[in-house]
Amino acid sequence: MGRYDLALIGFGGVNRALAELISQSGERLAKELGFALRVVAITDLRAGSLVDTDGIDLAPLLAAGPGKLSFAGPAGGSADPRNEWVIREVPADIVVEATFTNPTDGEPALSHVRWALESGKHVCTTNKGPVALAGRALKQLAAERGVSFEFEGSVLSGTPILRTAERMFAGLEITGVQGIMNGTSNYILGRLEEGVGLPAAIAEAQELGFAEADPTADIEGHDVQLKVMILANEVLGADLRREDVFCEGISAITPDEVRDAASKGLRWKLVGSATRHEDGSVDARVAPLALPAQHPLAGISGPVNAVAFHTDLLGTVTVCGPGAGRIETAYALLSDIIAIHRRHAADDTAPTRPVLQETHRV
Ligand SMILES: NC(=O)C1=CN([C@@H]2O[C@H](COP(=O)(O)OP(=O)(O)OC[C@H]3O[C@@H](n4cnc5c(N)ncnc54)[C@H](O)[C@@H]3O)[C@@H](O)[C@H]2O)C=CC1
Ligand SMILES: N[C@@H](CC=O)C(=O)O
Repeated sequence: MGRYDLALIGFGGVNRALAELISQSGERLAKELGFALRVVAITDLRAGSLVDTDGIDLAPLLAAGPGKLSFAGPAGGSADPRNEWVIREVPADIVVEATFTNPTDGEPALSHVRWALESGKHVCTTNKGPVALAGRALKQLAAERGVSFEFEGSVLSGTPILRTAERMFAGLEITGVQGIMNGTSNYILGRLEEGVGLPAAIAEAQELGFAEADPTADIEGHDVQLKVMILANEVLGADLRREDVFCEGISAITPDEVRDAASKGLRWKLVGSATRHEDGSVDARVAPLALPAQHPLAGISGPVNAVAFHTDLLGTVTVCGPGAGRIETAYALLSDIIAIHRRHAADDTAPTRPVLQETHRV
């Protein structure tokens, strides 16, 4: 049985949930998937870095509360997040990037991904910044280095929307996408309908692990803007920049408007869409819409998201599922690792190593 050694960059909700999955279900997964997973490095802005090429014992780290973790003490640990050194030098097979999404320039996650690919390591990420703002260049770099760059969790969390479109829609012409792509704003709109105030609804979404570190990106639509760019670029063959995508969030909608609309059978939703025209150009936008109850997106509630694909042969096909959540998004990373395994397992140059191979502390 082979094994993949992982370097986790960022140790917040999502990467901790992945570590929990490996720690609690690693043996079952290994039996089912045919490969083992081991974490050999973790870096985090607040906790510092920790490296053990024999495999980090995850249980004690997970027992410490998220805000209480420090890697300054243990052997192989340091108070600084030595991201570049860890990514380039620690002998990991896969770098798992789950730091904050930066909608402006994608940094520092963009550099994290680049360093990993340049070092010949596979990357999987839930971070929307690098994918939306530099996805094409990063895929090119990955191809040049013979490694994979996977990012299923960047749109609709663990719901496999990108792979569904790539693998199941072959032969269809997709002319547009429209959807609810932000769990936090959808959750908040539902709570406003129920009479909860905006600050309290935001705090709930943060507590539940749906919101961005800075929830402005959720409320003002920037998160959906990045997701629309990713979908348009991946599915419609576009090459959109952020300024190409009109963006308005939900901050101007008052609780009274939400409740008033509900009393008339309308539901406010933050909708992202992209349409391809006959000349090949793609228009994309993000804006709140008051949808009538019979609209397919009107019934999508809470952190659930949905994307409708408009196709030539099937008409509209809608994919619906969790759009946010720590565990759900960790599953997206697992699905990326499985995709890496399936793509490279038959390849002799693939870095998956026999479980018993000796490794050395760096
Ligand atoms: N939580 C969710 O439901 C989903 C999250 N995502 C994306 O996944 C990523 C991670 O999300 P969460 O874990 O929920 O966020 P989080 O805010 O809980 O965790 C991010 C972690 O990254 C660390 N970090 C930030 N900058 C860093 C740096 N320069 N070097 C090292 N560590 C750094 C922070 O200290 C924090 O522990 C984000 O980009 C988010 O947009 C994507 C889909 C769903
Ligand atoms: N904050 C985002 C997380 C997933 O991308 C959301 O709420 O959808």
